[in-house]
Amino acid sequence: MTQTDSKTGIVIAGASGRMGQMLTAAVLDHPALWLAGALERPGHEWIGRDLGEAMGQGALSVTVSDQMAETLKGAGAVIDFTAPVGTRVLAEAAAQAGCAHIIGTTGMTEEDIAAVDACADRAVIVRAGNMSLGVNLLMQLTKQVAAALDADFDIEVVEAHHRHKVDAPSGTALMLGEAAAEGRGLPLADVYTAARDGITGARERGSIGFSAIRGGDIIGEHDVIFAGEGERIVLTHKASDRSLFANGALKAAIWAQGRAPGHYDMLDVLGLKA
Ligand SMILES: NC(=O)C1=CN([C@@H]2O[C@H](COP(=O)(O)OP(=O)(O)OC[C@H]3O[C@@H](n4cnc5c(N)ncnc54)[C@H](OP(=O)(O)O)[C@@H]3O)[C@@H](O)[C@H]2O)C=CC1
Ligand SMILES: O=C(O)C1=N[C@H](C(=O)O)C[C@H](O)C1
Repeated sequence: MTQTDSKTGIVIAGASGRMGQMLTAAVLDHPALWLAGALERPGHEWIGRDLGEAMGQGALSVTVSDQMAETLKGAGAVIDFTAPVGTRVLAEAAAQAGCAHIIGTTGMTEEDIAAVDACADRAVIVRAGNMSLGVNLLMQLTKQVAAALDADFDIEVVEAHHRHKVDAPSGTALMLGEAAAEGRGLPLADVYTAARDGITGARERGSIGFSAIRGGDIIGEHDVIFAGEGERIVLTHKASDRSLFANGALKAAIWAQGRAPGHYDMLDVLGLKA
């Protein structure tokens, strides 16, 4: 499929996924974007099929492919909400194609992130565990509250997601934990406390705890709790529609056009960097 006007071509990776299908719909609706391609991993049953038909809609004249280099050629950005292994491979392909890489994938290890970062000298990479405006604002609020309160206030991050989610804590919970730790002037790794079970002993002063709930169709809910003696502050975000993540990703893809190579996040895109 080709487009001759000034619209930006977008390739969707993981096109059959919950977010992949949401992103496809959002690109098709966007006046400044066109759907340049769709990727799935080798062996996926959608490979070779028309994307629209595979989605159970009318034909879109976009064939789902596993050929990254060919699919990315001429595209402005690839939007990638897949899995860490796929994201690592795609980062190299996007850098080679000169195409921006918008990454929503969570569950990435430090090694995965380093591998992706190694491509940021040649490509614009925007990576965020949550692409919504609300969560990115909540990060700033979390940092501010954590900086204002001392360790008499215990910080706990609680998240809830649908039964299909494979990683915990969520990417968003980790972003919020990072923001809280930054507010306290500490690396998160020094204060991170994973989900508790059994005789854990009393809570360690200054630690940041994480708990995850999985069930049903919960799209994504996050609380940052600051629990003191006699009072408690709770900062909350509830997502009620996945389109807010897709719209954030599209905003990032447009923002990335013409940018210098580097690793950016949604605070850069939304102009929220302090
Ligand atoms: N940053 C944000 O704002 C948000 C991030 N997410 C994150 O996005 C990711 C996807 O979520 P969701 O759409 O719900 O998940 P789905 O499982 O519905 O979709 C994932 C897609 O990626 C594909 N995929 C899986 N592994 C690989 C691989 N190794 N290489 C290439 N493609 C692969 C899957 O294909 P197959 O069917 O073959 O497995 C599927 O098409 C998760 O990490 C999630 O946490 C989700 C929402 C918002
Ligand atoms: O897997 C999901 O669904 C979501 N994942 C992201 C995360 O890990 O925080 C963002 C959102 O909460 C939905």
